[in-house]
Amino acid sequence: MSKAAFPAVPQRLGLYPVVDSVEWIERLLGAGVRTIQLRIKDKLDEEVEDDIVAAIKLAQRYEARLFINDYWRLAIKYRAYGVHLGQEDMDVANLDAIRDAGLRLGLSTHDVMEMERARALRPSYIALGHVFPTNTKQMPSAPQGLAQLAAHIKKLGDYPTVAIGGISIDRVPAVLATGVGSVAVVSAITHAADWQAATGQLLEMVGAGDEG
Ligand SMILES: Cc1ncc(COP(=O)(O)OP(=O)(O)O)c(N)n1
Ligand SMILES: Cc1ncsc1CCOP(=O)(O)O
Ligand SMILES: [Mg+2]
Repeated sequence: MSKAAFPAVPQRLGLYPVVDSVEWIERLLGAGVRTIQLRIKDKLDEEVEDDIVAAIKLAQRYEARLFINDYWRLAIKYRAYGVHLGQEDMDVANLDAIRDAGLRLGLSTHDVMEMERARALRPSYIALGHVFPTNTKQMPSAPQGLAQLAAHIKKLGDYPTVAIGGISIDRVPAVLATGVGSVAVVSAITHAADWQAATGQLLEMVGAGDEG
């Protein structure tokens, strides 16, 4: 018998900021964001534990969907809404433990092969990237571009999807036109001259995600 799928998320997760501190989580939840990721890189579990606990508490207070990037054990321990994992993480993380704990799972993909590999695991959402060149993360592959993003979305039907990578405010309308359910951004918010204005504009364009 096949394993149960990971718990469902709303088909449209809406604006999805990816940030590296509890301060950003607090600011953005206060600004109306309802899907968010804590992405702290290359630290030991004990170095990030307090931040993860604080972020989860904030998300609970705001009834928001908080995904923890990478630190899946801590996400399980403190009952985060979900975990986001990359292709390499998939091979080493205990996906059964994540599913058995009832956490949602998002997976990164960069091409058709990775998308099909991810889909076979029946995660809660599939992230597709990087769509455009990005300065935030060094990427080993080329940007997928809008045409490929649109083709992936079409293939995935009504599966919850997230687009990420180089998405500036001016590119959002074209990204949304592909039918993607969520737009993940880092620098469009954290490097904006006025993050509140940028967040407000992005929420207006993308929405905060469906309820449920
Ligand atoms: C929504 C979303 N999509 C993709 C990524 C990238 O995750 P990953 O491949 O694990 O790389 P790192 O973020 O860990 O460097 C993401 N974080 N969020
Ligand atoms: C974490 C990550 N994974 C793929 S692209 C990316 C960074 C996206 O950042 P930005 O929105 O600043 O391009
Ligand atoms: Mg990761």
